[in-house]
Amino acid sequence: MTMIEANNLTKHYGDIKAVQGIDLTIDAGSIHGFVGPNGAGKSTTMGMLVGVVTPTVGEATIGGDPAGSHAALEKIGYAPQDPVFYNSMTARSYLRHMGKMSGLDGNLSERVDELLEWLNLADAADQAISGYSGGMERRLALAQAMVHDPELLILDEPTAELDPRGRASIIDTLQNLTDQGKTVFVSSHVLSELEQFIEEVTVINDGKVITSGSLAEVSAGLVETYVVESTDDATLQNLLMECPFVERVELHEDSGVTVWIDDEDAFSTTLPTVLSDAEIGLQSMHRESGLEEAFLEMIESNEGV
Ligand SMILES: Nc1ncnc2c1ncn2[C@@H]1O[C@H](COP(=O)(O)OP(=O)(O)OP(=O)(O)O)[C@@H](O)[C@H]1O
Repeated sequence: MTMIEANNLTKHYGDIKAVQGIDLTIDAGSIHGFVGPNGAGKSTTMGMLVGVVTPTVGEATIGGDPAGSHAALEKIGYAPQDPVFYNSMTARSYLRHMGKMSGLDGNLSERVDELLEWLNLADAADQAISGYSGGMERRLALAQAMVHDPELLILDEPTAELDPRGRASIIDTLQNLTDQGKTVFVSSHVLSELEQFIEEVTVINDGKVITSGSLAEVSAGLVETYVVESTDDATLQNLLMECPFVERVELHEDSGVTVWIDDEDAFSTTLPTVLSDAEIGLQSMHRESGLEEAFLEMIESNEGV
């Protein structure tokens, strides 16, 4: 079943072409990353899916219902990039309020307790939100999005501006959501933050989709580099050049080789065999540039397309 379907979604603000004809098909139960640099059009696209931004052209459906309709809204939990809270409220009273607005009453207290516990806010549940750190606010935004137990979570940069600990905590929560069978559409301008738990990714820039597919498909064409030092670098260079996933190998003047690869899994499973078959000893190995750098290069090479 398709959870999000967008056809030619377009939004112009005067002369600014924020989103320029985006198509999306996102299956129910999938975890889909929406990645692009600042100003790429991620928030505007999400706003159109949630129904808070009216498209200039194009349309979207959520679980078959038109974006913005009551039926679509019931399916969505949305955490915007800059959530606005009633700062004098406590997290508990805020979540109860949001739950009531979503039409919950019966076991609302239980639901709120469950969310506070799950998002690690139970100890601060009765403190005013005004005293919350950025990480706590992000977790509260997630709790608010989940209060009515929606099928689909649309999360706009949930890890932005957090320190590594705050980011790890949110990523842990998102990983947890994937186990609950929710559909998650989550944006970030940093691919590496999402790569640990997303299955599919759409990359956008300048309001247009650059590429979309499984994480493996999208990253398959991206080239990473490793530096390997061995007991016989010259022989290793020749052997690696024979491997289909190796684009280039450069022998260093002092010691070691730099290897350009387009399939990290194939490289890490093949290298030990190459070394042992040729009786070459591995002295050291490190990744010199990874997916993130390759991803940025891909975006730059598509700039202005
Ligand atoms: N209400 C608005 N009025 C005018 N221009 C807007 C408005 N909202 C967004 N834009 C412009 O549309 C473009 C896309 O913005 P958007 O916020 O969707 O990008 P983004 O990918 O979410 O960026 P970021 O990662 O910085 O949040 C930008 O050039 C932005 O300045």
